[in-house]
Amino acid sequence: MTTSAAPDRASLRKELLRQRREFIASPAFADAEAQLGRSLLSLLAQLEPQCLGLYWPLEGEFNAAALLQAAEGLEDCTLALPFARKANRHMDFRRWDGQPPAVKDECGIPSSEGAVVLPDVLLVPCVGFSPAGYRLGYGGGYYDRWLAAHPGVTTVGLAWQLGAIELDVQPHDQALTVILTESALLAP
Ligand SMILES: Nc1nc2c(c(=O)[nH]1)N(C=O)[C@@H](CNc1ccc(C(=O)N[C@@H](CCC(=O)O)C(=O)O)cc1)CN2
Ligand SMILES: Nc1ncnc2c1ncn2[C@@H]1O[C@H](COP(=O)(O)OP(=O)(O)OP(=O)(O)O)[C@@H](O)[C@H]1O
Repeated sequence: MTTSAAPDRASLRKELLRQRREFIASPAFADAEAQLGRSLLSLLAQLEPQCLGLYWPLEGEFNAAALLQAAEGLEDCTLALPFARKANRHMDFRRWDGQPPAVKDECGIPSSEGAVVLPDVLLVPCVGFSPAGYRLGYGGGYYDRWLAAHPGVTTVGLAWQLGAIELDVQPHDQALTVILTESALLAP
């Protein structure tokens, strides 16, 4: 038998999504959610974003939208949601007024009808992450493309600790500035 190579990204993603579904149904989840929420608010108080890009959560992702709709101290901060287009896997960010989204993007994810804006801080949902600050997402490459086109934006990966993995870095992968989980702050 040959020594096993690192599992490919599709298998890793599938396994981590399975573990995430289990985790969100477990008794430990409510505490993890509250803990990650506190850490995120405290980090944002330091970063003082002018325009914060977030995301409408898919199953098992941290619900930053609910947290930030209700947060104090962000009155002067513009919020923005991604709008993804399948052609060229293009994504931009649209100003969001915090109201329930009335539109969906081409991936079927709730978004906003607001004007396109450029976030200075971006919350990035992670299926997995590596200690070096690299991310495994849903596999569309949307965030990698956006980050390659917008260097200099501060990126905060949001993940559950179960997503900690080793990742073989690929040329298109963009390292995140910080990764937050329910029990760790990673700033590689
Ligand atoms: N909440 C949230 N919004 C986000 C992302 C995310 O990870 N989380 N994205 C992060 O990139 C972008 C959307 N990325 C996506 C990437 C792949 C699929 C996907 O594979 N969907 C179907 C297959 C569809 C197809 O192949 O045409 C699937 O899940 O089976 C969906 C969204 C932008 N918005
Ligand atoms: N800057 C880029 N330009 C062109 N193609 C890219 C770029 N970044 C990523 N890709 C391509 O997108 C595909 C998906 O990449 P990857 O598996 O890293 O996605 P992901 O980060 O998990 O996805 P997502 O950001 O949508 O959650 C790969 O085939 C990759 O080659």
